Amino acid sequence: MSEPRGPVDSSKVPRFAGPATFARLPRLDEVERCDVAVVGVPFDSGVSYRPGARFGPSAVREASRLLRPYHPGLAVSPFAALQVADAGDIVCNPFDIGQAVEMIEDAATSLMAGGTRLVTIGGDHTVALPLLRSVAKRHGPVALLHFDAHLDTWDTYFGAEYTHGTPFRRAVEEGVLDTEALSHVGTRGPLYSSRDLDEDRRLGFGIVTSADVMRRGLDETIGALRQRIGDRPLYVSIDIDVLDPAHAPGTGTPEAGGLTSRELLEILRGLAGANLVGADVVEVSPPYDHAEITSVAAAHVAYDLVSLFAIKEGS
Ligand SMILES: N=C(N)NCCCC(=O)O
Ligand SMILES: [Zn+2]
Ligand SMILES: [Zn+2]
Repeated sequence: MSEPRGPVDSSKVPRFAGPATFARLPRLDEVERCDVAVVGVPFDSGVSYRPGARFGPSAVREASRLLRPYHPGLAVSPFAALQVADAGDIVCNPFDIGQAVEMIEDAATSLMAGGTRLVTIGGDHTVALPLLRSVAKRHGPVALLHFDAHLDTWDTYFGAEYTHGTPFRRAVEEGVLDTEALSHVGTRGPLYSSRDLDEDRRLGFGIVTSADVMRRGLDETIGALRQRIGDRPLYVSIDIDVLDPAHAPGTGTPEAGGLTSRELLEILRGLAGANLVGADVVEVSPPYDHAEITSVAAAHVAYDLVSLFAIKEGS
């Protein structure tokens, strides 16, 4: 098999030159095979508060220009271990949420047809539902690690079923999740009522709050999460608002008291060797960002997700 085609060499071509692909990787149409595709979903018609996540994919690509090819924390060169490419953006209808959800599912399913894994950059959290559907078509119901300030298991908003606050309720109803292995991490902030928690528990979720992470520490947190996941096929969905607004101001529904980017990255590194089958990073809203704080964090999170695939499949 041919050697993977890696990113543009930033010691030869300045990293600020040329159009942005994720981590300066080749585009999908420039490679013969693709193990992991980074794909954008510029969709934010499902938000309940601040918009702008439709600009997330391009901002994360811009913020990813400084990523380098070796990951010392995981001791892996992800772009040498696997062929990673930028698959561009999935085209989806900004005026019809139901149709957008179908378009995302179809596009993700065809990208994954040859065994390519996806790391998706959103877009608001609505996009997780069609992505989970396409992953479940291939792997059956998957374990879920959901990093978020919010539960996102609400039933409807204004009667709408597909919104950024409801994807995981729909996913459980549709049977695309393995209800023995569902965890929210980083949960915090006011709820509508205590019933939100009762209903979430009834759906099968366990909750590790933001305060739990701080009180228990990272090793205990990682150990408990890994025990729940076991060797099941795992999908990781990361709403960037899991980070404290100090670490991710550029998002639609910020909540005080969140994780630091260091904590999030360390928890992700603790997943090395898990049976990862798909992942997303969502809710980056560049119009509310400052100095690329949020998109830099999201770029590093996406890089860690690609690196987890490299550890699992690249050796
Ligand atoms: N950011 C996401 N995904 N969901 C937040 C929904 C919270 C709300 O509007 O009540
Ligand atoms: Zn959220
Ligand atoms: Zn969310």
